[in-house]
Amino acid sequence: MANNNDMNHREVFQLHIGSAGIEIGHRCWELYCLEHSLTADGNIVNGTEANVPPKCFFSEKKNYRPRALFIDSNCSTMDTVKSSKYRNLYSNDQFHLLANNSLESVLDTIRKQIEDYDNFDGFIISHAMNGQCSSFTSELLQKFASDYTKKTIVTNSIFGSSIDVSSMYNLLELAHVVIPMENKAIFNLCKHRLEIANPAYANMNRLIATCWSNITCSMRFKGSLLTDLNEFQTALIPFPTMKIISSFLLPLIPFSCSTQKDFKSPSVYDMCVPLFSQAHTCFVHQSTPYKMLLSATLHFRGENIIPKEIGQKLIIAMKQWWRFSDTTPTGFKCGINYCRPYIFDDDSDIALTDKQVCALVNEIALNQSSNTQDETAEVNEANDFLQGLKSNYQELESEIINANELNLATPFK
Ligand SMILES: Nc1nc2c(ncn2[C@@H]2O[C@H](COP(=O)(O)OP(=O)(O)OP(=O)(O)O)[C@@H](O)[C@H]2O)c(=O)[nH]1
Repeated sequence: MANNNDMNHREVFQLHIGSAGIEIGHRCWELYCLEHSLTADGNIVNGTEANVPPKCFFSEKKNYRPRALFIDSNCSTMDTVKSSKYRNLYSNDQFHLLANNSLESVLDTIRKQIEDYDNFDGFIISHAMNGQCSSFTSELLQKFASDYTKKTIVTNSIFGSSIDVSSMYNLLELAHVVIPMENKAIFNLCKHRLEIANPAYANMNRLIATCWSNITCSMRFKGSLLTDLNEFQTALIPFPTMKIISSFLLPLIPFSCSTQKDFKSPSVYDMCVPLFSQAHTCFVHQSTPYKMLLSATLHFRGENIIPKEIGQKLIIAMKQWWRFSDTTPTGFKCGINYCRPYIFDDDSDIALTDKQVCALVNEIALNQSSNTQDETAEVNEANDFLQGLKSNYQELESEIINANELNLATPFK
């Protein structure tokens, strides 16, 4: 099991682009404030002075400020954030309205924001794949590739109903780790697991933010595994092109259950079982019940997690459902963070439990289908790249099947 006693002091800059990126980003910061005992205007809640918010995500001036920039082509979503309870958490220069020649001015703003960073680690970018800002995001990524060659770029990419081949190509070429979340999958998790009758973006964004709170937990609290952005690559990416990571969050228990008198948080094993037996991914891109994996991390979080609970029984269940390739150098990692889970103060959809697990998984099934009619040279090149990537994943799939002598017609017990 990985172990890292040092807190991460490497600054991460977060970009929230377009309506989806901004809404999700804002929700994430709301949760981070709760977790780090910060008031809505970025001051430390009285009596919690010992909990200094982590340097990697917050800068300290008069108050603590998120290291973040919100970018959009119109002001409506940014105005919602600016008029919310959290309006004083951000300063005006953290909002950027795109206009003509905006790319250079955005790059300038980013440069100014990060110029005094001691140990800049890289970017986390939350954005939708099919919004009006997607071509801007592509151009920005291209600039990052030349201006920030040594920095890690991790994306939280929201997928709608269709995928633009060129943006996908660009994303895969330029980002180091892509964590896609499909709106349809998130909607289904809200509806069927959290029992929300008509999930709205607000519900979906809270779930996405909770997932990101877990993904980044060990960057912000002393913990093991995924303690800085670079570790996402080393723990999860076996080959440079294979960087699409599925995310899972458990337990997904409706909030109403936690108000019942006999409510008890599930054990580590019970919490993990749905990972193997049900569709819990935030990114649905395969129909097979088998998981063929290149790498996986199980990221546990909670004050009372006993390492030996993550023991043999769990590993056996996991091996039964998830197959790993012997020849890929990544495999399976497991880490514990002893920070308890948090839920949103208002309108939580999810029950507060004493532990959570977030799985990040690099799977072999890749289904980048696109319905584009456009046949420009650029799109053809992008299509060729995606086809190449698909066959790389397929080759590894057959390798894993052969290595495990799997018969796909045999159902698991
Ligand atoms: N999960 C989630 N998805 C959203 C949200 N808002 C929009 N989307 C999805 O994001 C995609 C559009 O991206 P946006 O970020 O809204 O696009 P934009 O670049 O701001 O462009 P416009 O909103 O058209 O100005 C669509 O697939 C929407 O379904 C949100 O708050 N949460």
